[in-house]
Amino acid sequence: MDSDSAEDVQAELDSVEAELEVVALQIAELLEKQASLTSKKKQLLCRLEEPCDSTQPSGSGPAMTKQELLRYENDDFSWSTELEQNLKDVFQLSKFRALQLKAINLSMSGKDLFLVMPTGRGKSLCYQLPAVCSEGFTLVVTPLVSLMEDQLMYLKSIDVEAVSLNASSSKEHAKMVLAEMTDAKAPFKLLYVTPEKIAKSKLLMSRLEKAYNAGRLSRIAVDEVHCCSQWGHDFRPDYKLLGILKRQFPKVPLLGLTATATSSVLKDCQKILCVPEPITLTASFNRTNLYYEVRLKDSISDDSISDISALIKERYKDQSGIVYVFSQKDAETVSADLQKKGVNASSYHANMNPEDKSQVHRKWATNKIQVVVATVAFGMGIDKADVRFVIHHTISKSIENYYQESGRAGRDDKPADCIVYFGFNDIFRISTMVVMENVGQQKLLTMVDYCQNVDRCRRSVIAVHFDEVWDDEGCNEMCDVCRHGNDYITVDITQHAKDVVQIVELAGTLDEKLTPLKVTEAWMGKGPAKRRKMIQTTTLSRLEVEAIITSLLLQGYLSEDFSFTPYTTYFYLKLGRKAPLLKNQSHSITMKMRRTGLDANTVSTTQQTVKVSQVKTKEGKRSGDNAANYPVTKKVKKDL
Ligand SMILES: Nc1ncnc2c1ncn2[C@H]1C[C@H](O)[C@@H](COP(=O)(O)OP(=O)(O)OP(=O)(O)O)O1
Ligand SMILES: [Mg+2]
Ligand SMILES: [Zn+2]
Repeated sequence: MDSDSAEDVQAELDSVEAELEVVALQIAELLEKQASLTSKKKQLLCRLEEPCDSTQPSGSGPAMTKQELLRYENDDFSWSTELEQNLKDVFQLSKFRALQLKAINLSMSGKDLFLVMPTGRGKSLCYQLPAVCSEGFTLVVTPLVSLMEDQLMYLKSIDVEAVSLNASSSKEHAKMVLAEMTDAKAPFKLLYVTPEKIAKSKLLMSRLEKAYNAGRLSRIAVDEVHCCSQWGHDFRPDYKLLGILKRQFPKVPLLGLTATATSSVLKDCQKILCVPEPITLTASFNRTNLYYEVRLKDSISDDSISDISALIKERYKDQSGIVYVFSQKDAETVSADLQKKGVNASSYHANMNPEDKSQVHRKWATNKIQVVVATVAFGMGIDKADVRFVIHHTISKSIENYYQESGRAGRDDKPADCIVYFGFNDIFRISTMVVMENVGQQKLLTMVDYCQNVDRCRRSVIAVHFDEVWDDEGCNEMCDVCRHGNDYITVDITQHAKDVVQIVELAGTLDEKLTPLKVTEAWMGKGPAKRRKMIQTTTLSRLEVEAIITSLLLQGYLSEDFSFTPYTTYFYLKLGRKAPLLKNQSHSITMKMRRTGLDANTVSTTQQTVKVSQVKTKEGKRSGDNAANYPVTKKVKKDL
């Protein structure tokens, strides 16, 4: 073989190898798709078998047929009259909400139960009412002392005796509680403890043992049960040790409660808590009274504060709400900025002293402050019924978090709004924060996907995370996509993707790392002249550029590349696992964008595929407001 032909063969070999690599990626992509379709098929089959009453139990319960479970919705149990009476007389409620009666009957029948119910729907009643109607007392494990205090205050106001044991209990108080646990005449019906107490106090465990033997431990409730699992979003190491309860007191029914657990998190909780065969009741996640909306935050001239203050002063005049922010510093600055614009706001974050925190909480609860500008520290246990808006100044770190935080709106079942401001730079601010968390990046991208999305009902994006099959008609135009957004086009961004990937690739060969901001600027032609000559720059607007880069990150053509120093974490972009697919001539990438504002001649159907560059040419140069062709509307009707 002469040297020329050896070179040819080598070149052909390289090309075949490159092609093989592409094929391998395509196979991986198809397998991924197959897995997702199989899972969807399974869900749909389940739905056919059990006509989708979303209040049907799901998960790994003992074999109990639908018929058997229906029985627990009845009111002909030996305790039914007493339940009904106490619901009205003690709790002053006229009727049960969905799933409450079923959960209570199951628990009263001695069944172990996981109850997944959206935040604010009334999970507490499902152990408080049985506690009042049972002999002895119910042990309630709660993650936060503040939650405990709120419940004790509430129970006191309705004359239900309850006590607590936590790190700040006095010695005398603890002694009294421990003594009363085995006293048949003891008045209390509920004993609240922190998981730390169960894990660390031998004395408490031995008193519980005595109470159990005396038949006084009637029920165990583990509130916020998802804290058991490190796959959940609020993992607490001490929850891992709660398996001791079911091992020591196997005959006592356990009730685990949570607003946000996926089925895999629940399986994990079941193992950790040593509950052999719990029944899982899942209420629909769908809060029909909440309107979901995403607004864009401009990364150059962020006017979200003006937008938020206008909303609060006009649409939400005299109404109560929360503005969630990213950091303690943001809580203070955003709160000060809103105050300057005449909004009655106060900040709230973990670093404030306890008196200040409870003062802000109290003033807000009594409507002396209209808005709390808070970090996620303003969280569990916030139970104000008439919150009319929850605005996120920065995206949450996951859909679960967003669902829980926004879910503090509209607990009185009246309409309320959940608005999130989505900014390109915020993605990376949060990314560097969650980098050390288990699947932190993956979860963040689910939130980004929620915001970037323009073609699916926002509820359907949330539904995926709660393993629900979603029918868009269930939204009733209570999200911005369903209300304004079905006028979208599918845009071919293949060439753009190639250009961006080339920029990142070039940086790699020059041993240079580019932040998302640098990639954006380079593509827009703002980098050094030398680089400009080597790459294809774009005339797209900044918002379009950011949307495309975000989409490439979500789709796996780009990925994150972290760099750690002792002081900070940097986020750079590198090529994603799908980048090699772009070498394949026939490979194309699309994304959905709004059609609003586009030249009507450019596209004739909502599903038609159009090249962004074509759209751009037709439209000519656009000025400041580019929202028209951007995936998320900023100019939303103010008349909601
Ligand atoms: N049947 C009912 N009818 C009317 N209001 C009810 C009923 N049951 C509960 N509530 C009210 C009482 C509370 O103010 C509110 C929220 O209840 P709560 O038990 O704190 O919610 P939760 O525990 O499900 O939410 P979270 O997940 O935030 O802890 O609902
Ligand atoms: Mg609760
Ligand atoms: Zn919708």
